[in-house]
Amino acid sequence: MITLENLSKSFGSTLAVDSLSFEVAAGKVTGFLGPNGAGKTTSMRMLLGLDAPSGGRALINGVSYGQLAAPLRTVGALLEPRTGHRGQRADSHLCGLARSNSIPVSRVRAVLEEVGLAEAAKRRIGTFSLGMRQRLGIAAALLGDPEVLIFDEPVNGLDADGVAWIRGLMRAKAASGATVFVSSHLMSEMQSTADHLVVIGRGKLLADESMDNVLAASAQNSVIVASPQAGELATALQRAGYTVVAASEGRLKVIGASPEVVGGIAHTMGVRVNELGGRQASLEQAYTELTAQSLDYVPTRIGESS
Ligand SMILES: Nc1ncnc2c1ncn2[C@@H]1O[C@H](COP(=O)(O)OP(=O)(O)OP(=O)(O)O)[C@@H](O)[C@H]1O
Repeated sequence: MITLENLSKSFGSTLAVDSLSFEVAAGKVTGFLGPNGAGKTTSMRMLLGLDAPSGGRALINGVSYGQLAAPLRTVGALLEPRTGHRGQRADSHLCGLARSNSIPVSRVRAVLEEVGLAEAAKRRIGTFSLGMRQRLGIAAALLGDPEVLIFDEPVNGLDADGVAWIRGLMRAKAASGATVFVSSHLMSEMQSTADHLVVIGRGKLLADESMDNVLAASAQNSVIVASPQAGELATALQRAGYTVVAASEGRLKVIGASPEVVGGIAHTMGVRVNELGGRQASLEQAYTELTAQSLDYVPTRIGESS
């Protein structure tokens, strides 16, 4: 489990992370979303002991990274695609990491196979493609068979196969009980990967909700309804406060409503309904609404109200 307690970070006069508090539960993939400069990488770096908090605490299984007895056995992270020296062979790089973290060297072969790099084990890292380097970074993260995984933009620059592979890996790790915390700007990918979302903007928490709740809260959810008395129904729906627009083939699109509400109003009026169906907003739409106030990020200056 990951816990942030009033976590803050300032760089000079820039408040990058502003009193963030949330928990990331085990057994789920939790997506970490926010516009550029929102503070995602900085938060992850503090979790991994790479940046010191200006205030608050970042904990993994209840302790700070520095207090973990065997860090790689508890948490595996992918923060940058670069890993190891260009002239080093992939297996030597991982063997070095294993030895310095008291991890059996037999794990090297296992993780190279798990990430699909077994045949490239003896190749120099400098000859790897971006996708292979990303897989090697993930192999390093998996080396200690950790129960917590932290991935910052793991699908950046990957082709469709690589993206699908990382999605499958994260889903499988969460299904086997791991805590998986992943940032991404690719909303459609996140929608098919994450169970839960933490959304931040300008260093502050905007949402900490299940994927289902985030999607259900979108004002872009709508209902398509067909009725021989469409005009009458539209007037009643507008009176009830809904926006009604014309959809294809004489249907109505009722924005922000549920099928139950539209069906209920039609029933009360005694209006016949031939078709009634909900259209769920995409994560892209829900996310855009959530972060509308946080775009065009201008760092908060300490002492200013945001
Ligand atoms: N080492 C640093 N020195 C000064 N400012 C920094 C440093 N690291 C981050 N920042 C600033 O802190 C803010 C948050 O940056 P961060 O990289 O954490 O955001 P992010 O959400 O990961 O953004 P992106 O989606 O673009 O990767 C930005 O204003 C950034 O410029």
